[in-house]
Amino acid sequence: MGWLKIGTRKAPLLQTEFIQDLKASTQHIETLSLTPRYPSATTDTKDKDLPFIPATEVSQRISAGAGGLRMFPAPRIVIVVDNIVYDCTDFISEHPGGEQVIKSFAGGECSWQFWRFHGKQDMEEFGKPLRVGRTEGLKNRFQEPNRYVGLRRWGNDVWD
Ligand code: HEM
Repeated sequence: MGWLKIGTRKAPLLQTEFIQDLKASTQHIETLSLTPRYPSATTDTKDKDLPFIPATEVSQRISAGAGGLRMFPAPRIVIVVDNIVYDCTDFISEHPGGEQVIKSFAGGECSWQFWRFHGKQDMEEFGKPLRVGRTEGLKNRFQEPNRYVGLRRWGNDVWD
């Protein structure tokens, strides 16, 4: 039997060598799962130059890890406002409106809800650094109620 070469098999590795081997591979996995697939763009990047992220990927919360390895999922808390994708994962703990409200829109379109509570200045100052891409085709799960209260416009009239 040619495949069975008695005496050619190497001696088993010492146990310490196995342990070192395991450590190295664990570190590797952690690095992969912590790396966001779409990193934040610099604030001088124009919206049109942001990478395009398909709507399906946004709604799955960009669940693939670095390099698209789906066995290392790293879901991000992303929301979409006016077709721009914001990664709020590291921001939610500082969000003045609380974590829960952003989490409830994770992977979804929430433009009108966003503009009900924020002005352009909030977006420029706090939203812009969170941009990771642009997308198209995501629909808001909720219909926007009437924006007028009596004769007064409600919301962003400061800058409109
Ligand atoms: C890009 C993501 C977001 C950023 C950068 C952001 C930023 C901010 C900032 C800066 C404030 C303080 C505003 C102020 O004090 O004048 C705020 C408050 C608030 N935000 Fe957001 N926000 C984001 C997403 C959202 C979303 C998706 C909602 C859901 C509707 C939301 C709801 C609120 C609420 C309810 C408040 C409190 C408003 C108040 O106390 O008057 N935010 N946010």
